[in-house]
Amino acid sequence: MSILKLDKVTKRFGGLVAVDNVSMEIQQGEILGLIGPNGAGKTTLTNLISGVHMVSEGKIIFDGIDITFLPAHKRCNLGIARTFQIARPLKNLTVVENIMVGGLFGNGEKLKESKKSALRLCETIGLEEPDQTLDKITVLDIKKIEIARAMATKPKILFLDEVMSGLNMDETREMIDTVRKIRGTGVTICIIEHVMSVIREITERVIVLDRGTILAEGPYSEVSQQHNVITAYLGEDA
Ligand SMILES: Nc1ncnc2c1ncn2[C@@H]1O[C@H](COP(=O)(O)OP(=O)(O)OP(=O)(O)O)[C@@H](O)[C@H]1O
Repeated sequence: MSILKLDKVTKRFGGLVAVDNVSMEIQQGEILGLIGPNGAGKTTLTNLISGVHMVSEGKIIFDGIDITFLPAHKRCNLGIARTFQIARPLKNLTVVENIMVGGLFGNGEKLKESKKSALRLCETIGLEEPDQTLDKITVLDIKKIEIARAMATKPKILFLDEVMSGLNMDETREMIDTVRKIRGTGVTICIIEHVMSVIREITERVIVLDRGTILAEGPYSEVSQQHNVITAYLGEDA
């Protein structure tokens, strides 16, 4: 069953077509990889789905509801959450307070309730010092906070935009486990990632974007062998 459906979605920025007539579906409960070379339109697509940008053309259906013209906060209320490529944690707040922001503003929770669920998320996501301030925090923990804040809005679908970048091998392993744990709670996941070993390991299916259009779709093991995909990544001489 599909939880999200894009029907002929196009986004233009002036003369530039960042997303060009894209139709795709995300299935309930899957981990989908959204991959493609720099500038392919992956983040723009996420922005269109989460309501950061409005489509120029086309339709977006989430959980049976037409969300094409809904503002971002309403999409969040319906169960769409995302992380941002550049995490911007609130430096003056503690770990748990940063996460509470998601519950308070994204899910309409009261203070006590939001603290309780934020602490629970710290446990699930592996943030061991919830009362820590952010001055000595690691890159991994900043990324985990970003994910936990998105999770605090109680999403049905979570978009992860390059959460593995800047992590070493051990941290990447830990992050893969975290993503699996989140999926284990019933959340559908769409992961944008340049680290192909992660995509190979974690996804059931990938969609390859190139210059705003879908180039290929299927299991990573198959798609990564396709000539047009290799060419898109490596150029005509590949
Ligand atoms: N707000 C904007 N205004 C104008 N052009 C934009 C805007 N956002 C994205 N673009 C352009 O749209 C195209 C797609 O960009 P996008 O960031 O979606 O690609 P991407 O696949 O996420 O790339 P990367 O992997 O480098 O993050 C690029 O040419 C980019 O310059």
